[in-house]
This record gives sequence, structure tokens and C-alpha cells, in this order.
Amino acid sequence: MTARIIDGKAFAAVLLESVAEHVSHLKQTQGITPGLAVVLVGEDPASQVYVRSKGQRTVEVGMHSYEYRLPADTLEAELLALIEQLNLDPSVNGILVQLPLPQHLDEALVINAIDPSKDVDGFHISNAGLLATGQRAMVPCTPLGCLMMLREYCGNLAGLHAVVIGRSNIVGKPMAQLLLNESCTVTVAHSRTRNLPDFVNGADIVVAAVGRPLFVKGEWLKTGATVIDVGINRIEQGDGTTRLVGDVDYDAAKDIAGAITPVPGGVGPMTIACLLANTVAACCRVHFLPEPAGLTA
Ligand SMILES: NC(=O)C1=CN([C@@H]2O[C@H](COP(=O)(O)OP(=O)(O)OC[C@H]3O[C@@H](n4cnc5c(N)ncnc54)[C@H](OP(=O)(O)O)[C@@H]3O)[C@@H](O)[C@H]2O)C=CC1
Ligand SMILES: Nc1nc(=O)c2c([nH]1)NC[C@@H]1CN(c3ccc(C(=O)N[C@@H](CCC(=O)O)C(=O)O)cc3)C=[N+]21
Repeated sequence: MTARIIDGKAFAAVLLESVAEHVSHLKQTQGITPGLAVVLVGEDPASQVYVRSKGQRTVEVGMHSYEYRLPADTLEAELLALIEQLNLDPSVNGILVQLPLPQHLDEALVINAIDPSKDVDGFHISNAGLLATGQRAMVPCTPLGCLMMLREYCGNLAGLHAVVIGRSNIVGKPMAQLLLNESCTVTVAHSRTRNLPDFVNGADIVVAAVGRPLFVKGEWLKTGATVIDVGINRIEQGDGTTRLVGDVDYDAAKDIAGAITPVPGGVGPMTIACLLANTVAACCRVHFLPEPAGLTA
């Protein structure tokens, strides 16, 4: 069996096109241009790449992009003051604080300082609570992108057994909540899980969000399973260059899975598209305009 490749890049392009249409409609009918503020503290090179590509996409769909690059030794009070300023700024509809933050900053405190209606990452405790109780929430972009691709490839997800590997607040946990809301039977695995291959072998859907290159082996998978690889790992190659690989051993998995996301070109591009979709949705809500259908969960 050769798996269907779930082309996240193509999927994201369709979603971005739809976001761009909504942005243009908002401009023409309301004179409003949605704005996204991205805050980066410190010099982490990987984070800088993401922040740059987010900024580019934001401008491409016609939205305003505001970037704040703060030094690694920024005081918590300074960061909180910036967030407060962005909370109060009506031209800013979405606020993203790039994670991880430097050690001396309290991540939960900082995230929870964001106005929940501008929390386009969906990390604020009130959005997490809404999602956990099955209410309308701002949904974290990575799991949201994964869900959109799963719906497209699996159709109705009800009754399927999903194994989510990873329990972080930004990927694993919200992914599990979303799948539960779709009536999947959900297993959440983590570093203390025993017999992980046995769980994976029973799964119709596997979402790998571990942060370990090529961690999930092909032979663990059930034939025909749908595999979503969230991992982004940069590994050294023999010749001194680096390349991006996921958390799944793609070459082995593609012969067993029914469908699989590649890395790069899978979950990553969808994450950015969902971020911009969330920003348009946030903009519509704050102006009491009907929310664009099909753009978010
Ligand atoms: N494509 C995208 O848009 C995004 C990609 N990512 C990528 O996804 C991956 C995961 O990110 P994130 O959730 O933030 O990572 P975290 O490091 O926060 O979480 C990793 C999770 O994997 C679990 N884990 C670690 N080792 C094992 C193991 N041996 N067996 C089973 N579970 C294990 C951990 O368990 P425990 O809780 O017990 O420690 C933890 O729950 C990373 O590669 C990251 O770069 C992240 C965000 C967005
Ligand atoms: N507050 C916050 N929100 C985030 O959403 C967030 C974050 N912090 N911190 C870091 C992680 C990581 N993340 C990625 C987004 C897109 C790609 C992406 O587009 N990747 C491309 C490849 C990019 C490349 O070549 O390096 C791809 O997979 O095809 C990757 C990773 C968002 N994150």
C-alpha cells in the first residue's frame, strides 16, 4: 500500500485564498483591515524564521502585520505592558506571543494577559476551557489545521480511534479535545506511556506531536491508518547540511499508512493559514459581523 500524501501546502493555499477574499470583503464593505501582532522575545533562530514567514503571509492576504522583536532580557513587566497596549489597540485583532519564552518569563502569566478575544493562538486559559467544555473557542492553530485535514481525508471522524502522541498545551491536549468533540475515541500518549507501539497499532488516526525525529516507526502503524505528523525537527546530515524531518519515519510509514502528511509541506503551512483565519474571525466578532463560514472550526 502506498499512502495518499496529504498536501498541507496545497490545502493551506486554498484556505489562504479564502482568508484573502474575506479580508478584501471586510475592506470593501466595512473599511476594516484586520491586523495581527506577533511578539518575539529573544533571538531563537527557528522562531525568527517562523515569525518572518507569518509576517509575509499576513501581508499577502491583505492584513496588517505588526512585529515586535524584544531583547532576550526583556523584563516581564515590559512584556506585560506591551500586551496591554496591544489589547487596547483597535487596529490589532490578533496577538501572538511566540513560544517558548526565555526562562525568566512566566509563560502562563504572559499568555493569560492577552485579551481572550485577541488570543488567535487559542492558548489563553479561557479559550482552553471553552474548548475543553465543547463551547465555541479560539482554537489553537496547529491542532485546528490537523483537524481540517483529517475531516477532508477521513470524512466523518465519529467512532474512529485516534492516538495522540504528546500532551503539550499547545498541540497534544487541544488536539485530543478537538478529536473528542468529533466523537473519536481518543488515547493520549506521552513519555510515561507503556507499550506505545501497541496503542499506535490499534489507531485509525495517529497524531504525532513528540518533538523527536523519526520517532514513530512504520511497523507500529495499522494498515491504512491516517497519520498526521506535527513534528518539526532539524537534523544534521552526513555532509554537514541540515534537513527538516517529522516525528514519524515517513519513508517506512508511507508504505503502511492510508494517508500521511509530509514534513515539510504538511502541518506547518496549515498552522499559519489557520492563524490568519483565526485573526479574520476575531476581527469579525469584535465588529459584530457574521463570522465567515468554513474558515475556522
Ligand atoms: N507544525 C507546526 O505548526 C508545529 C510543530 N510543532 C512541533 O511539534 C512537536 C511537538 O511540539 P510540542 O507539543 O510543543 O512539544 P513538547 O516538547 O511541549 O511536548 C512533547 C510531548 O511529547 C511527549 N514525549 C516525549 N518523549 C516521548 C516518548 N518517548 N514517548 C511518548 N511521548 C513522548 C512529551 O511527554 P511528557 O508530557 O511526558 O513530557 C510531551 O507531552 C515539536 O517537534 C515541535 O517542533 C509544534 C508546534 C507547531
Ligand atoms: N505562540 C506560538 N504559536 C505557534 O503557532 C508556534 C509558536 N508559538 N512557537 C513555535 C511553533 C512552531 N510553529 C510552526 C509554524 C509553521 C511551521 C511551518 O510552516 N513549517 C514549514 C517549513 C518551514 C521551514 O522550512 O523551516 C513546513 O512544515 O512546511 C513550522 C512551525 C508554530 N509555533
